Amino acid sequence: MAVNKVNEDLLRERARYTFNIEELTNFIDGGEEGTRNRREVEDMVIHVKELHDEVPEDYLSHKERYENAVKKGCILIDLLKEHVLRHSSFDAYKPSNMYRVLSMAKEVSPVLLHMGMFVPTIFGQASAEQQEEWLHKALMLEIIGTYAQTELGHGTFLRGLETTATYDPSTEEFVLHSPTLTSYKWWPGGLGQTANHCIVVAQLYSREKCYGVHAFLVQIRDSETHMPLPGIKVGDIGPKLGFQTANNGFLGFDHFRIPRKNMLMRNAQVLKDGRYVKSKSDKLTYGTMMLVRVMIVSDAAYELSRAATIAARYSAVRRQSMPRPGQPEPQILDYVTQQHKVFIAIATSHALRLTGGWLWDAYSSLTHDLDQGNLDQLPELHALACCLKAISSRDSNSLVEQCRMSCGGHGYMSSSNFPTIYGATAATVTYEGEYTVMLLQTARYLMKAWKEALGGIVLTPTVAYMVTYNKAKPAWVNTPEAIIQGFHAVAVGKVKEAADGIEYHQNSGKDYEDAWNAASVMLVKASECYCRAIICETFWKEIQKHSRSMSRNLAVVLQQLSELYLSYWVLERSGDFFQVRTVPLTRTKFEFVSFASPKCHCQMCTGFVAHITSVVVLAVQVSIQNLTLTFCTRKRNEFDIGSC
Ligand SMILES: CCCCC/C=C\C/C=C\C/C=C\CCCCC(=O)SCCNC(=O)CCNC(=O)[C@H](O)C(C)(C)COP(=O)(O)OP(=O)(O)OC[C@H]1O[C@@H](n2cnc3c(N)ncnc32)[C@H](O)[C@@H]1OP(=O)(O)O
Ligand SMILES: Cc1cc2nc3c(=O)[nH]c(=O)nc-3n(C[C@H](O)[C@H](O)[C@H](O)COP(=O)(O)OP(=O)(O)OC[C@H]3O[C@@H](n4cnc5c(N)ncnc54)[C@H](O)[C@@H]3O)c2cc1C
Repeated sequence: MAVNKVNEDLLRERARYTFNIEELTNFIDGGEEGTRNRREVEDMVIHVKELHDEVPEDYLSHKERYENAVKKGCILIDLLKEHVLRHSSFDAYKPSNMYRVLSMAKEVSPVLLHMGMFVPTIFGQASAEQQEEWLHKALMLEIIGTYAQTELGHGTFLRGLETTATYDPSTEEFVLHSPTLTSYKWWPGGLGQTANHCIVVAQLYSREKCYGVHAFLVQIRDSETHMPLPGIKVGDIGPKLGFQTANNGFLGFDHFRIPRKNMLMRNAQVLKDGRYVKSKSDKLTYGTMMLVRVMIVSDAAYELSRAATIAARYSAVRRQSMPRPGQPEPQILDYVTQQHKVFIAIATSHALRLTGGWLWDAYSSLTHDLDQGNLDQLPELHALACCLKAISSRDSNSLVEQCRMSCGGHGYMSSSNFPTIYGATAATVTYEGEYTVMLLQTARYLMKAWKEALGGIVLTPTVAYMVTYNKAKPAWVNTPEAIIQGFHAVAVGKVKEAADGIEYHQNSGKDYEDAWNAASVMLVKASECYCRAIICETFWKEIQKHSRSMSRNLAVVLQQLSELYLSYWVLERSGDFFQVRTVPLTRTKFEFVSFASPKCHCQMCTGFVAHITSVVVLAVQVSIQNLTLTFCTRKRNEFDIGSC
């Protein structure tokens, strides 16, 4: 049988790298132990023949595809359980660990929601006694759960959920009911045929009073027969854009009774006589969503890294066209346009991975604070989790599509794996908080921060520059730090523009809600810019931090990737950079001018495309006096740049 020979072009490209591959691998895995763990699991997986499809899953029926995914899910979960039990350091919920193992089966696992939301909700919202009863069963998959929050009529607006949980003190039970068609739970992964339990988010009623949405652990199928219990209507919601084996389902209750003790009572409680004990914050019910949003940042990076790897390899082996008659067809990797498509995907996968790790650390510190009853960091972390989840999933999904397109027709084949990766990342832009809604949540936080900044109040870390920016005029020199300061200036400008927009509409007679809505496009933009500034700054600082302990050759390459990322986004947002101007005064007042404004004296380099291999450090030089923004470029090596 012909031995698979590695493509010569690929071998030649691999022979050209200037840094230690194992060192980079360890860096990506979070250290040598991370690489060892990953390889151990991958070695286990790669040798399990049941995980390899004889027939492309696209040619299977929906039933066969689902059964195939269940079989693989069981195998992978056993590996995960064994590995978690054997390696305490392999923390299943650290970014990408759990998701990475489950995604080795290519098709989305019907137990993803069990691992991704059902178990974490028990961790985060069940009392100690309840964890005693359910956690081990869930971790060992003796019960299989999902997270049933979204309804046909409401996904974003949680306070509008219609499913009710009414306390009956005479029997010490909650009666779950779906009063309308729109109250049917719709979307929960695994609900179609897989889960026998679920976390149900419902409006809690006790003594005729509604206390808002709370979480309940509900058995919906018989543990022996797996048939729906009486009073339960459940099934599959049908075909989707992707995620075909996630087994998303619907669920309706007809006056279905559960014991009082099945209300998750870590935060709020209902006593036997029906008295309600309030939690420190009713937003703690939303805790699982924050965890998954934090995980999505790293998992979006992971999916993008897969797509970027496929595109980079294909670009090395694909030869096409003949720019010079009689010469061999060049590798498409040599086309600048190809590099412009692929290299930003590589840089972004690193940017999002490092930002995801930074966010995970912030989340871990918050959960420790919450255990101590300290909720101070909750608002900022919610704002961070919202915008980073939105931007990371959107960037990942659009760059996955860009990688697919960079592979021409072969990128359109299922065997390229792009369709599966695209389907998974497209879902993340919507689930766990829809893109726009998440950015508007962050905008709520930014509007408050702006008001405090104007009052000179010291702000939380990620918005502190809004005050310091007003005090110390930045000495902007020709460095990546200057670009990061530029992103801060753009973010402050957009926040101010949105705040002024709300004020303008209020002054013209609108109430706050209508003024907010009228300014909401600017509010979304302000959140995007705030988030971009965080990713740029975190990527750059993480690379600087890690560079000190890595070999120089690797540090140089990672530094170039971070500079590429910064310069790419300055070019993508050059209009915003030109709009920022500062006027010299005791308190620098950011005046955001429109392009049309005669006051703006921009000398703009237009239409210039950076040659991606040569990392162009593009710096913003602002001369405060005459408000001239001059973009100057400094080539890092001999490659030409387009033309200005
Ligand atoms: C690339 C592949 C990766 C895949 C794998 C990734 C991860 C692996 C794991 C598993 C998961 C796998 C698959 C996941 C499947 C998806 C599952 C789901 O989709 S579950 C359902 C998700 N649903 C949502 O996210 C709903 C979104 N809506 C909301 O969160 C809320 O309705 C709201 C938009 C935030 C508005 O809520 P509300 O109306 O109550 O609040 P406001 O009035 O706007 O604000 C009040 C106040 O509360 C603060 N706040 C709101 N939410 C939170 C929170 N979560 N935490 C903390 N604080 C919160 C808000 O800031 C306001 O504060 P203030 O301004 O001070 O008043
Ligand atoms: C693949 C997949 C898996 C899922 N898995 C689960 C699961 O396991 N469990 C679960 O509970 N849910 C799950 N969901 C549901 C998901 O959480 C919701 O789809 C998501 O929260 C969006 O809610 P929605 O569908 O009601 O959209 P809507 O909120 O109706 O959004 C529709 C449009 O309205 C806009 N909009 C809504 N509110 C506002 C506002 N206040 N201001 C401005 N614009 C607004 C949105 O921006 C969007 O453009 C899943 C969804 C998908 C796609």
